[in-house]
Amino acid sequence: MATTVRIIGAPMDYGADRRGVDMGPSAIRYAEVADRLSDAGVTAVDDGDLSIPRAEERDPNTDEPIEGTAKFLREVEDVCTRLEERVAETLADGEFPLVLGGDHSVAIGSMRGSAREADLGAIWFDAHADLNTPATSPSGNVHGMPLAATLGRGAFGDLSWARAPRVREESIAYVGLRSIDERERELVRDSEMTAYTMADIDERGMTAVVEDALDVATDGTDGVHVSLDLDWVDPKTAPGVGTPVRGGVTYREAHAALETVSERHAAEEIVRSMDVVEVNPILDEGNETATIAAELTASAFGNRIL
Ligand SMILES: NC(=[NH2+])NCCC[C@H](N)C(=O)O
Ligand SMILES: [Mn+2]
Ligand SMILES: [Mn+2]
Repeated sequence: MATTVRIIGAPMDYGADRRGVDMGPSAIRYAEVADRLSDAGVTAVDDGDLSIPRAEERDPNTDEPIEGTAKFLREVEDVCTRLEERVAETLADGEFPLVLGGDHSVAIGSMRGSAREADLGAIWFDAHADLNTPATSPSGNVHGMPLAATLGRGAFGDLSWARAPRVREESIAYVGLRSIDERERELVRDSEMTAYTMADIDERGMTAVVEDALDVATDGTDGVHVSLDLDWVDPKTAPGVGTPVRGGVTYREAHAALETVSERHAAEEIVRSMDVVEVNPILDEGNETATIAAELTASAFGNRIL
C-alpha cells in the first residue's frame, strides 16, 4: 500500500469485561509495528493515543434507558465519536487509518469514520460474530455488539449510531467464526452478511475463503475495512486475549489471510482502513500476541518472505 499509514491508538477497555486491553496499543507499538511497516515498504506515522479516562473513574451506568444491557455505553460512544473524527480526517488527508485497540467496540468509530465519504464493505476476522444488541447480549459487553451498532441495529438509545452509516449488511463478510451466542445465531442467519466459519476454512483453505470474502466486501462498495480481532487466532498461538476460543486459525493461516488481502489491494487499491483489536498484554505470554498482531499488520501491508 503506497499511502502513508497513520497509527491511531485507541486504548479503550470499556467494551470488555477483563481489564488489560487498554494496554494493547502500547504492546503492539513495543512489538515494533511501525518498523515492521517500514520494512514492508510503507511510511508509518504514529499519531499517538486518544485520551481515554480509566474505567475505574467511571460508572458502568447499566441503567441506560435502553432495552437490555450495554455497559459503559456513553463512554464507548464518546470514544468512538472522537475516533470516527480522527479516522475521517486521516482519510481526508489522503492517508490510511490504522487503529490499534483496545476492545473491539473501537471498530464502531473506525468503521463510521471510514464510511463517512464512501460506501464501505468489511472483512471481520474474528472468532465471534459481535452482532449482539443490548437486548440479546449475554454479557452486556459492547465489544460483542460493534457490528450491530455500526449497522444501526438494536436499541442503542439516542446514540448517533442509530443513524446507520454507509455500510450495508451484504457487504460484510466474517472469516473464522467459531463462537456465536444462542440468540446471536439467529441474528447472523437472518442477516444479509456472509459468514465463513472455521469449517469453511478447514474445507476450502484460507486463501480461497478470503478471496471470496474480498469479493463480498468489494462488490458495489468504494472500499473495504479490515477488522482484525486477535482472538481469531488460536489461543495456543495468541494467548493474550480476553475471550479466547479454542480451534482458531493457525499462525500460517492468519498470515495467508492478510497476505491475500494485501495482494488484492496491490492490484485494486481496495482497503481503506483497518483496526487491530483485543490484544490483552496482562493475559499475554512474552508479548507474543502483540507481536503476532504487529506481524499480521505488516503482512496486510505487503510484507513478504521473499
Ligand atoms: N470482540 C470480542 N472479543 N467479542 C466477544 C463477544 C463475546 C460474546 N458474544 C458477548 O457478546 O459477550
Ligand atoms: Mn470481536
Ligand atoms: Mn472475538
